Formats: sequence, C-alpha cells, structure tokens
Amino acid sequence: MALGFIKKVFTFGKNKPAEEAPVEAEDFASVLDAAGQLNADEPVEALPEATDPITPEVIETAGGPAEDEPSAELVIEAETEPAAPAETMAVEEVQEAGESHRHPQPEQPADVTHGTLEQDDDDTVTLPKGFATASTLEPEPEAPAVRISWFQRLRQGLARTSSQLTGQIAALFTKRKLDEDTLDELEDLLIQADLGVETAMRITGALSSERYGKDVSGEDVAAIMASEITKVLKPVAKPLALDLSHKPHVILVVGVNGTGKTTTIGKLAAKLSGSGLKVMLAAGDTFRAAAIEQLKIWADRTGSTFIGTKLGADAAGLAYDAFEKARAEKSDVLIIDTAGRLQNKTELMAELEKIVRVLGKLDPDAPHTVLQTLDATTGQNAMNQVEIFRNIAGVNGLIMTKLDGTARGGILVAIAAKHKLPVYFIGVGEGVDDLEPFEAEDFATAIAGLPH
Ligand SMILES: Nc1nc2c(ncn2[C@@H]2O[C@H](COP(=O)(O)OP(=O)(O)OP(=O)(O)O)[C@@H](O)[C@H]2O)c(=O)[nH]1
Repeated sequence: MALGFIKKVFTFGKNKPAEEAPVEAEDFASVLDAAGQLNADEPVEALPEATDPITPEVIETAGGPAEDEPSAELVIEAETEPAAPAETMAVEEVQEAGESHRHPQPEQPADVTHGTLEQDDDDTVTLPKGFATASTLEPEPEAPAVRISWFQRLRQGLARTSSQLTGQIAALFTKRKLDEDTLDELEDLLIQADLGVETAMRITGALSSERYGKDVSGEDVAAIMASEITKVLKPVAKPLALDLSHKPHVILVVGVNGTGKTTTIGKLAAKLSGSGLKVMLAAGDTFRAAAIEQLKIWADRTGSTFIGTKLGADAAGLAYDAFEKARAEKSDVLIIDTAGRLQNKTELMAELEKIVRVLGKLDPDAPHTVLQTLDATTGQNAMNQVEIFRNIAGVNGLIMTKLDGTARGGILVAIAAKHKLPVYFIGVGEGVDDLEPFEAEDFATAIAGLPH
C-alpha cells in the first residue's frame, strides 16, 4: 500500500526484543559514561547556525487547546514484534560493566507477531511491539514473558510509592470496621500519596458502598484502590499515534529542564529507528551546550540524523531548518528537543510559541504531536507544569519519567484525572530501554502493591 495514496497511521509503544547490535559498544563507551550520560571530554562536531525564518516580534497564540482524543481516523492495525534497535544491545553491553540496576532485555517469545508498514519503495518496515498500522483493529497478541518481566520492573520502580501507601493502609485497617472515621483517614492518606482529591474520593466512595460497617483488611482496600485507579487511567493510556503521511510526523518535546526530555527523545528514537523508520533529532534547546551534545550522542547511538545549531541561536529557526531538511530527506519522524527554562516564563512562552508558529508555516498541522515530559519525583509540581505547558505549547500528550525509585508515583493518577491528556509512555530508568508504553491496569496494580 503506497504511502502516497493511503494515510498510514500507526501507534507506538511497548518494549522490543533485543537482537544483534551492528554498532559496537565502545562507540558509546567513548562518549557516554556508565549511566549513559555525556562524557564532557568527548568533542562534538561544530554545528551550522540556524536562520531565523520569521520576525520575532510577531507573537501569536500557540498550540490551542490540548486534544484529549486522537483523531477518529487514526485506526489501528495488527502488528508484529520487531527487532530491537541495535543500540539497545550495545547500551546493555556498555552498562553491564558498571550498573547493577540495569535490566537485561527480556527474551522475546518465538510466537510474537510483527507489525509491518509498507513504504513508498515497497520496502517493508517492521514495527516494534506497540506500533500498529491503519487497516485493522485487531488487538495485539499477548507476549506473556515480556509482560511479566515488564510488570516486575514496573513494580520494582513503583515499590516506594506502593509500599508507603499500602503500609499506611494496612496499619489503618488492622482490626477495624469501616466507618466514617476510617474513611476520612483513608481519604487523607490517599491525598497525601499524591493521588488527588478526586481519585481519593472515588476510592473511599467505592469502598464505602461495598463494605460500610464490615471488617475491612488492607488487601480489600488495595483491591478496590487498584480497580478505581484503573478506571481513572484507562481513558488516558493510549498509544502514540503517528501519521506517516506527513513525512515527517513532527513531535515537539517540551517540559521543564531536567524532566527527562533529551533522554526520552533518545529512548523514543531508539524504538522508532529500531523498527526501520527514518528519524531525525533536532536540538532545539539552544541554551545549553550539554543538551545539544547529549542529543547528538543519542542521534548517533540510535542511527538517527542529527540537526543542531550554535549555542544561543534561534530555536525556531533551527526547528524550521530541521523540518525542511527532514522533508527533503524523507524522514518519517522528526523529534524536536526544546529548552524548558521556567525561570523566565515570558521568554519560554515566546520561544515555544514561535517554534509552533514556524512549523505551522511548513505544515498547518505541525507539530503533529506536542509531548510533555514530567518528572514524577516533583509530585504536585508536575501537575502545575502540565497547566503551564498545555497553555503555552498546546501539549497533547504526556510521558512521565523517573517513576523508578520515587514515592510520588501517585501524581500520575491525579494528572490523568485532572487533565485527561493521553499518557503514552513512562520512564523507569536512565537506560535506552527504560521507557515503556503506559498500561492503566499494570500501573494501578503495581501502585496498589498487588500481584499481577
Ligand atoms: N531514574 C531515572 N532517571 C531519568 C529518567 N529519565 C531521565 N532521567 C535522568 O534525568 C536526568 C535529566 O534528563 P535529561 O534528559 O537531561 O532532561 P532534560 O529535560 O532534557 O533536561 P535539560 O537537558 O536540562 O533540558 C538525566 O540524568 C537522565 O538520565 C528515568 O525515567 N528514570
């Protein structure tokens, strides 16, 4: 099916199996330390300066309201389990030496099927698990070994959040009948765990209607909590829909500095390029040399094309140049990194608005996805950040990072309840494969400390 005639849409997520790595581990080792971070001693080649395609003083409203639902024409098709990006293996190898918290890529069962996407030149692209093309609504086949392995990692990541919560709940419900006092105390606990007032009330309401006046155990509460949290999360747990008829589908990544933008872009690029898609990464955070260099390293290690500019250059100009270059080179996906200096909100707003506006000059629908990264460890701040970036840049999807090792994972539930924006992926580590599609039930079960 030629892309020129049929709008190809596929969705994106889930883990991939490991396979051969054509890139040598030492290629990464030379520029990255064991945590996958930039080795400052390693030089990065000089970058061309971007031109400014528009006059900066004309500031229009950017983005528009965030969309809660992807377009109805985004249809999902059966998919197959793809080959893992080569970089995944190489990074694992690099990490083996020094990082005990890294998890090996799970073994892929032999019977997992593959998603394919025919390109213009009749080449067939094998999509990673979690991607789909447009001609079928078939659910993706289960891959039990991968799911179990992923759930264990998720539980491990959310252990601090769940053990704090379940420990307090268990203490509260030791030999107590469910009455108004215990319900009030439970509500306070749930709110303190960052789950949000709305979800806390949902849980106590459900518990009250099922068990009022009866003996209640911590396990009973956990089961009801998991069920109610699943209901809150299900509507936002969506795959990232890519419309490849755009060539490139432009993803603008926004968020406060340090929330994991660059790392997440690298992880996404690894998934996409690993499935055979042509990916370009644009270093739109022109304020920090390290951010530019870090993105270049991610481009190299994921086999993506890199475009950057000089420090302090116009980010919108870079975005414009990147879009033109990605188009000329027929890239499938262009991912643009941005600065996230909330310290100067006016400047940040002007910059992001301008990026959105110049991209719109080349394609009125661009950026096709505006993705915000949120750092789970910041708790309620993450909630406020969605408010801000949604207004500034028209955020229409979220990725929550650093869910590993935080006691504040509950904030994802509060954000889902309030903003109702799709949550595409969650980050549970710094490694290239530590990004997983967001699954409502898995997350709710893990946070409630229940077995899968
Ligand atoms: N533990 C953990 N660390 C993460 C995760 N995602 C990103 N990080 C780390 O968070 C730090 C900041 O990540 P960056 O990708 O540089 O964040 P950024 O938003 O691009 O920040 P700036 O470059 O300052 O704009 C790095 O040390 C990452 O390795 C995650 O899911 N878990």
